[in-house]
Amino acid sequence: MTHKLAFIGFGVVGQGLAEILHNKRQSLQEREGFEAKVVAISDFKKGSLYHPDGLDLEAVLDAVQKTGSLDSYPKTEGLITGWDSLETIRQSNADTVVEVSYTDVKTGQPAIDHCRAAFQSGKNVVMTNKGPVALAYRELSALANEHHVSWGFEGTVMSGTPALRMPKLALAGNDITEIRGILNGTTNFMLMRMDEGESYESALKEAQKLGYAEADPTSDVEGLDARYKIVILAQHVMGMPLSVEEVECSGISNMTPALIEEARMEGKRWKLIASATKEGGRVKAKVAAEKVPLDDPLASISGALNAITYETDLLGPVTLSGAGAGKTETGFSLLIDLLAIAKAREAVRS
Ligand SMILES: NC(=O)C1=CN([C@@H]2O[C@H](COP(=O)(O)OP(=O)(O)OC[C@H]3O[C@@H](n4cnc5c(N)ncnc54)[C@H](OP(=O)(O)O)[C@@H]3O)[C@@H](O)[C@H]2O)C=CC1
Ligand SMILES: N[C@@H](CC=O)C(=O)O
Repeated sequence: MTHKLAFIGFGVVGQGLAEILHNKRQSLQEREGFEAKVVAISDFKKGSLYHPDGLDLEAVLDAVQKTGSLDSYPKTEGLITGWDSLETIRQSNADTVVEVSYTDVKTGQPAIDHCRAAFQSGKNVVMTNKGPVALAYRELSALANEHHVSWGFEGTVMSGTPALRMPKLALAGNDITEIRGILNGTTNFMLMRMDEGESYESALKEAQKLGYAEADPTSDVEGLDARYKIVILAQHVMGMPLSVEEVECSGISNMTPALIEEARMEGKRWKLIASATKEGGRVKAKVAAEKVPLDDPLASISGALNAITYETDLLGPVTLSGAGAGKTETGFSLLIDLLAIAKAREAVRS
């Protein structure tokens, strides 16, 4: 059975997934029995395409990577252009919406409305946009259930590293009492570069060039992105209500070479740490830069890598580390969600 996909947003991550689907088409079909067809793409500035029989992914990627726009995509019979995000979600024949537009750290919009429209039209959503999960988790989970569709968001925390699936599936049965980790790739990369002597500004520019940073990197450097992620973990992994406003938050925008040197003299390294701890039936959560001793496993997590430790009652501390950002790494997170949906659908059919 072929899975029909509609992309909302076609930046770094959207193109990352499109490249994986194109480059691994045969092996996904042979090894996983998974076949996907991209029927629609709707992007703010790059334009939009819809063909009910599917788009030619090679031509799509060629157009966008050579010209920065979808306008030069061949105008084949039946092709519709110009649909905005909501028209694409409601009117296309996609089974699943791939929501990879900007994360808005104030309102979560328009992505929350994208999810509502998709679920109400009977479409699954897979997304890396953190806004809807951090701000509307309960409402959207209930709406997806009501419409018997799936909602995947593995890539909202630690890109393709299974920071959500691993505790939900492999640690099921444990009480997770504390979560602590490095959850933002951009700032971890910047702190590494600053430790090597680079300036704050040039380290940020490099992280942006590598596709790690948010469209507005204030979210990364002020800790807002990590704050969204710890809220997602508290709600989805710990099963505890936690709002963004309840998380005390600061970032690395005041980091200076003098502070970096001070940590070095103490045998420590700065890391932006996010944590959530269960205390008396509630969760206390925080995001802040900390000086971590060099013998702490988190001190050796470098570049855009992330790491997370789950304190469990049955197994003790369990630590997972891996990519926290990046085009292919985050594109892969969407693939895991799509494969899970495909497998669940197969299970229902058989
Ligand atoms: N990059 C990474 O490593 C990771 C990113 N994420 C999340 O994934 C999402 C995508 O990230 P990334 O690809 O890097 O971001 P980009 O900024 O590269 O891409 C986002 C794309 O979405 C488009 N867009 C924004 N709003 C709309 C809208 N309302 N309708 C249609 N298109 C829209 C933008 O259009 P245009 O620019 O043309 O205006 C842009 O092309 C973000 O929410 C981010 O937080 C999560 C994990 C890791
Ligand atoms: N900007 C984010 C991207 C992934 O969520 C980060 O740097 O971690």
